[in-house]
Amino acid sequence: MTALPVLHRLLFVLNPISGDIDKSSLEATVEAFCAERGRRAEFFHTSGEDDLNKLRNHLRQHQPGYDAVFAAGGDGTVSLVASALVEADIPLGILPLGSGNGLSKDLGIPQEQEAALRLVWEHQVRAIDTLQVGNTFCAHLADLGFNALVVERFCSGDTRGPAAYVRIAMQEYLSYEPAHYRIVTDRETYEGAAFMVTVANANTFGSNVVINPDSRLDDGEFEICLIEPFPGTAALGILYQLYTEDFDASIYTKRLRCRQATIDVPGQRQVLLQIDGEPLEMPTPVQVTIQPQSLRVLLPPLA
Ligand SMILES: Nc1ncnc2c1ncn2[C@@H]1O[C@H](COP(=O)(O)OP(=O)(O)OP(=O)(O)O)[C@@H](O)[C@H]1O
Repeated sequence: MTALPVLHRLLFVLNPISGDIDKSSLEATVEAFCAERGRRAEFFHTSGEDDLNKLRNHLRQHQPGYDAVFAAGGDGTVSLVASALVEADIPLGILPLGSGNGLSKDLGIPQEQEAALRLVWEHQVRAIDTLQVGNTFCAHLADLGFNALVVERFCSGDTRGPAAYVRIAMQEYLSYEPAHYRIVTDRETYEGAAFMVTVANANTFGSNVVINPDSRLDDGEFEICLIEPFPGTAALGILYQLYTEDFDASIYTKRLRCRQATIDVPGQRQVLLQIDGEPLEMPTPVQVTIQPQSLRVLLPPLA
């Protein structure tokens, strides 16, 4: 960890819809908070359309640049901002204002707004790994298989929150057929059916479910966590655990630790993934690589 010079000029990237949270007074609150401490706050509002290119252009046009950029939203917003900052080499701050806020929880960032804002002037900086999944940046988690389908259904529906995930998972499970995967890493090969395949740079999944307890965000490695097919009698318990609590004890999980991997789904030219909570289709095989310590993040200071 290294100390950071004072952050004077800050950009806040606001997602107006994340977490179904009313943000009508957020801008004024942040502006006043920063002004009281001699910081200058500027704002960029996401639109849901081509935000990555718009943010990249904004960062290019505002030179000399920002001392830090805060993502004010959920995991999708954090991933968007992180993707732009990796190239610009600017530290990332997070105001967790989404439904899941997985990466901010893994990083120990306060979930309460005022405490998270304190990172503007009291912080330390840690460089964390990021992932490249196919042609897409990933800060936290990606997966193929069952959960990618659930995320896709969740994003196209109009109900949010953990209860909606559990409901969609139960509905989709009844007709779900696990796919066959061939996964070649720099250390081993796995071939077989899997219910889902999670590419994890971190520990938790969704809202607090520890899927990958041994990983660290700066160890230069990632894990592929497989849930192998399980009998119908175990389904209710497994799905409930997966979307609500600690999943690690399951006898149906397997982990491959690696630096790079190729994930193939033989017989399929395209595969559905979710990357940091956003569903998308990608050609197979999918290459996954780690970019060691490629993103600087603002964290609470050491006690
Ligand atoms: N102005 C906007 N109008 C509609 N959609 C938007 C807008 N800005 C961003 N989005 C969409 O918001 C989504 C990202 O939301 P985000 O992940 O930050 O919040 P969340 O889904 O509520 O939380 P979490 O991912 O933590 O569960 C993206 O799909 C993005 O396209």
